[in-house]
Amino acid sequence: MANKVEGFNFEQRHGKARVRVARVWRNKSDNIHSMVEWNVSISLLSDCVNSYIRDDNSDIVATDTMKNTVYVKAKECSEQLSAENFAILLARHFTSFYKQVTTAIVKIVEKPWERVLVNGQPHDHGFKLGSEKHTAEVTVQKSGVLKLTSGIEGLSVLKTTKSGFEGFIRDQYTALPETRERMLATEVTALWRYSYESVSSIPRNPLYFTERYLDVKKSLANTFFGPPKEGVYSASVQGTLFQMAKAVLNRFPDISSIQLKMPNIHFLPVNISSKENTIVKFNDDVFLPTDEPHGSIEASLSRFWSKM
Ligand SMILES: O=c1[nH]c(=O)c2[nH]c(=O)[nH]c2[nH]1
Repeated sequence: MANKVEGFNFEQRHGKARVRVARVWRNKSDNIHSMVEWNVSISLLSDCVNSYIRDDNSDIVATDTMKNTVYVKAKECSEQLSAENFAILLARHFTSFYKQVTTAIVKIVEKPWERVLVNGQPHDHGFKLGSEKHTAEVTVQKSGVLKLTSGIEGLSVLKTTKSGFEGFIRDQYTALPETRERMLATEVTALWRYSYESVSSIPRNPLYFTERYLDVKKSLANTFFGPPKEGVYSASVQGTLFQMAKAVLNRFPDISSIQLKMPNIHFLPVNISSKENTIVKFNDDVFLPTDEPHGSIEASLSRFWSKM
């Protein structure tokens, strides 16, 4: 929210961050439970400049009220829905309920609770924590104009072969040997934008974006790994990142752009020798796993004419 104030440009927003909520749905007919755990952050662009400059709070939606609204709306959701749909529902509430609010930005990080298998059978009410997280962020304007992005955080993947790095610049600072055989490991952060531009145009199925998330994740992982037996050769993290981004845009017509961050997490060859003899000679078998330093490789790919 931008204003001219006392001869300055002034921009402000306020909200509540990290509101944690879990919602359980109990299916009456078969007694199978579903659940989600969400961490919700809300930010409102609203006309409340007087609170900043005149000690007049009469236009403020209290952030405590925003927090309560998360629980009220979670209670009202009698059917399971995606994090995206819950974010849109909240954002629409704030922009339609309060005349002062022109735009609402809602971000949700979903904790990866997954139904457990016991003796190979899906448990009716048992869940365990997975690893990577589903994120959703929506910006909704009073008019209904919408910007929707979803993402994955912390998708750790590794392959023990079918990766190399050759032909890079060599100069007096270069020590890295060229190789066609190395480990490749990364922790993928992905962020993609959907092409829906108004709240009225999003798909009706309340779990549509949950299914899309799972399909995008599968598409990213399958492209990273290649087929189960032969795999696929990676000439660089850069090349693999591009293939992964392209697979998503080629497969999902309602995704208009995708950003990928893929740190190159190094597994260093172990060679140990004393003055007299070799103690451990590296033969693509023993590695030193590292966290830092790591390569940092990121890129975004979008369709022509799309917004990021
Ligand atoms: O896939 C890679 N990309 C790089 O840019 C790079 N740089 C480096 O030292 N190793 C690698 N590997």
